[in-house]
Amino acid sequence: MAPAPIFEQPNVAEPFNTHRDGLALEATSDDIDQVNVLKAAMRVKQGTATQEEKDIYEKSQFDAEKDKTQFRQYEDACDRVKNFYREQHEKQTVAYNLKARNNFRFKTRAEMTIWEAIEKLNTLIDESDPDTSLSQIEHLLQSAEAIRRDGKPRWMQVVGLIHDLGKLLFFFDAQGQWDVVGDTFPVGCAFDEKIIYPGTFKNNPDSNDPIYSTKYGIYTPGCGIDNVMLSWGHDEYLYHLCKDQSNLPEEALAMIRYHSFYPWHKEEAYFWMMNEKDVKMLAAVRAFNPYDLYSKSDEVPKVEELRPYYEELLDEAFFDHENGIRGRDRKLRW
Ligand SMILES: O[C@H]1[C@H](O)[C@@H](O)[C@H](O)[C@@H](O)[C@H]1O
Ligand SMILES: [Fe+2]
Ligand SMILES: [Fe+2]
Repeated sequence: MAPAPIFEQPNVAEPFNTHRDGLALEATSDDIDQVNVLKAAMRVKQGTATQEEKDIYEKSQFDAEKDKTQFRQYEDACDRVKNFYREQHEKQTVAYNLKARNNFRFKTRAEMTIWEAIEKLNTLIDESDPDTSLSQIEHLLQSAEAIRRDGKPRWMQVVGLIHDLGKLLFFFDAQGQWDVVGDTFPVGCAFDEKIIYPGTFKNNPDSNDPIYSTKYGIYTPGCGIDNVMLSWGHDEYLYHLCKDQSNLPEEALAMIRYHSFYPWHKEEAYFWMMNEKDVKMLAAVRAFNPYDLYSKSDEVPKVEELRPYYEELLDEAFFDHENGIRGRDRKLRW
């Protein structure tokens, strides 16, 4: 029997490809290997691994491809980046996060289509990013184009196109860039040494809190990353918007929500939080990451030439079933 479609197919010429690559509905053997490695890593770090899982994990460490070192060189980064993280690491507290989430829920800041959002975002220069000299629109299109070039599914191309649109927060009610951009990390438990510039957390009031400063803090091991409060910013904001207003599948939502959570998806910190679902979501987030990072050096995309292609993808991803409005025309609530 054919697998069920990921989401209802809107009435457009070519439906979204339901094959999820690396995350297949009908998983390939590579997908299964990848998930097994991540599952083994989780169990090793949680101290519950069998001997077989320990062996799988060790082998994977040995096989791991060398990092592409020209990106994310924070030690050599300019003062702009260092100052950004010092401020962010001092100000992202549990109290602030509760307030930001509350504020988000009860407000619509603007009504805009995706393309209007892309154009509006373009004036932002991201203070946390040591790598890109491109504008935001160019970065979004570059990521999407790299995903498309590799023949990945249409919904993943959409993720490439929109994944940083949450940075629009900066133009609404952000307090600066520190609550919009940069890598994310959990609040409510101890800050891990694997976060970049870990020394800068010492002036965060939560570092002296008797509960928040403990390893597990307000969480329990295996609670699942969906139940953890990550520092507030563009990932979390856009995730909620897409969860409520798009037809994107679960893996797409995870890519959006966790793409900046490098301490987890790259450094393998906080594995104690993971549950079974997170193993699959981690595979998805890792499948997306190279397109976010390593496409930053590709050639500059021609925006107006590419627009018609992506508008068709948006028609599906944001098709408004209730009112029969094409995704490209839909005024989303931001
Ligand atoms: O500086 C970058 C940038 O802000 C990205 O949009 C974010 O996803 C990364 O995690 C961060 O390191
Ligand atoms: Fe981002
Ligand atoms: Fe990005």
